[in-house]
Amino acid sequence: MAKITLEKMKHSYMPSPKGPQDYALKEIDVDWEDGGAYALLGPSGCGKSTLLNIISGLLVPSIGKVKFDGRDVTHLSPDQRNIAQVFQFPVIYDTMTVRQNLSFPLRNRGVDESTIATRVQAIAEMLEVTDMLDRRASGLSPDNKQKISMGRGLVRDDVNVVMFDEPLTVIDPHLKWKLRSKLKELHQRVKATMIYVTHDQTEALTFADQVVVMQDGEVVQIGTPVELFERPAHTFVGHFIGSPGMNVLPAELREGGAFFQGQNVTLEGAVDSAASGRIEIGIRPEFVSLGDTGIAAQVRKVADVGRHLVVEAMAGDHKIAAIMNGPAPLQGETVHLQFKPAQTRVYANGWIATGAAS
Ligand SMILES: Nc1ncnc2c1ncn2[C@@H]1O[C@H](COP(=O)(O)OP(=O)(O)OP(=O)(O)O)[C@@H](O)[C@H]1O
Repeated sequence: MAKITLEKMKHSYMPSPKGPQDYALKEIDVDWEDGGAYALLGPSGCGKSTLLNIISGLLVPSIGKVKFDGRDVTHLSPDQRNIAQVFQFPVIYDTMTVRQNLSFPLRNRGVDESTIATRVQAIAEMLEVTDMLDRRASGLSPDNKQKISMGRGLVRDDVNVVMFDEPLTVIDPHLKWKLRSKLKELHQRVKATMIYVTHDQTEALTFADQVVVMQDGEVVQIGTPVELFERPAHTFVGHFIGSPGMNVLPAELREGGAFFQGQNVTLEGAVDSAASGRIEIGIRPEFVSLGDTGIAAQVRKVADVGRHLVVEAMAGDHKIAAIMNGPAPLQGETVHLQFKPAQTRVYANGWIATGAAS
């Protein structure tokens, strides 16, 4: 396994790119530590596949370097990089048995038969497919075919990285959660460097120790699931992660404080003196509560989602979501919203601009 470094990397699909808008990947600098479980998360078109193809060697970046353990591999082919990939759709040989499919990547590298037998058995046990080993792959369900595809990606222990590209796309919704946690468990057992590409926050947050969030060709934050939830570095991360996402409200900076609709809002800490441009307050619905005083808002919707209520209220033209338990306010009722100060932050042009509470 290896540490993977993307150094000052940019990529454009255009022959002569002019400005940043012509780049599918704007300056990217990321270290993927040896043995880490990473998710690459972002909406469609943000550049995830481009990044993955650059790591795997299918694409050479316009600018910058890819390094495996410090060695420049930017111009090496996928074969020379020694990586494993699991794609959206199963890649297996229908005419072979499951055992032959799982053995294939090892046999191809000239591994001896007794090691093959041991590895295949171990992977089959981890994936709970031992009962299928001697069945022909053509007869398997799509879910099981994808499991075998994952097994083929994980069976070698000498690869630099295993990359998963939206691997649960074909999996039945009720089996998804099972495979998601299976993959996490597999990472803990095989300890390979893994990169899991997805646009689904639940998949990313379940699998990864570190989530790399991308937007519009840029990495906006790298952090643990808790860090991304608790302290989004950018309003995009706040929006994209969470259900519903973070409330982002227009604000004004005055007298060292932040004001929303003329009311002073207590923040987690001091606002950066350099903060300027578009000023917003970010507060997750989990940290908005009802009180006797606070921001007046009219309740528009109350949804009971089982574990809690999601209340949607309008403060003037601005929608504010609150997650709460307890008696539900009535639709149309005027309530007062309170923000938990330690979780209330200011963002300037999208980027966090308050110091963390000490
Ligand atoms: N072969 C290509 N030629 C030209 N432009 C491309 C090519 N592949 C991707 N792009 C563009 O590069 C940008 C990033 O696309 P990319 O496929 O990397 O995003 P993504 O996050 O993987 O999206 P998706 O989840 O939809 O695959 C998009 O604007 C896309 O239109």
